[in-house]
Amino acid sequence: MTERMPGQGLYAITDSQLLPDDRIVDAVEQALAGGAVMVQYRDKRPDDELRRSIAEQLLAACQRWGRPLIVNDDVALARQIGADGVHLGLEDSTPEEAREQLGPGAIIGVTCHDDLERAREQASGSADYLAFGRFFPSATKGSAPSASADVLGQAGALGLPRVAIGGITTDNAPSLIRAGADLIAVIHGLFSTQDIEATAREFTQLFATGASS
Ligand SMILES: Cc1ncc(COP(=O)(O)OP(=O)(O)O)c(N)n1
Ligand SMILES: Cc1ncsc1CCOP(=O)(O)O
Ligand SMILES: [Mg+2]
Repeated sequence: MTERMPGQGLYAITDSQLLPDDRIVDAVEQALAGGAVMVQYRDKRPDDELRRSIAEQLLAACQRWGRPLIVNDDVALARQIGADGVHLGLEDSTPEEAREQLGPGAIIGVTCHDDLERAREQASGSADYLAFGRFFPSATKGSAPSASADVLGQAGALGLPRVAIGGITTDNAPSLIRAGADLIAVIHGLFSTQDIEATAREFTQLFATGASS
């Protein structure tokens, strides 16, 4: 396993429709080269063997860059490959089950949408980061409940890293960073761009400049 949770930066999330299997590792390498601090393997397809093979390749890429690989939804896959952690939504395993399976060193992220009460409960449980959103219309998951940027500031008192997700681009990310997001989680706004490395670098620089523009 790589080190624990990064403090701030770009959280790159893969998408099997956007990134064909023969391009996904290269695309993630580009994101890492541009400064992505954490990667999530998100793949809803039912082929366990294929998903395991891709996840192993992504883990190797993340290890080359010393960055954590998080597996979406699938605690068993995270455990099988020795990933750094798992991301869980309301319909997935509980963070407590994941902690039991993955151990004390694993990074466990939870979806909170716009729900500060859920965030408070999760912060006193097994979560290592709290994810809020979607903040903008999302090409990947338009059906995700929407959230207002205020929730990021309100969640600051909970003491865990706050992840913002949903329709984020280099243009709209600064408002979320100013509102308190520690990590910006992006699919389309990163992996559908012509130059993934340059886009990742732009996201990364927003943190260095305090998103002042
Ligand atoms: C960083 C991050 N935040 C939120 C999600 C969404 O998780 P979930 O609500 O379980 O939805 P799916 O991604 O499983 O469709 C996420 N994956 N990552
Ligand atoms: C998985 C998920 N959960 C809330 S929005 C979203 C999709 C994020 O993808 P994009 O960055 O393309 O909007
Ligand atoms: Mg999920």
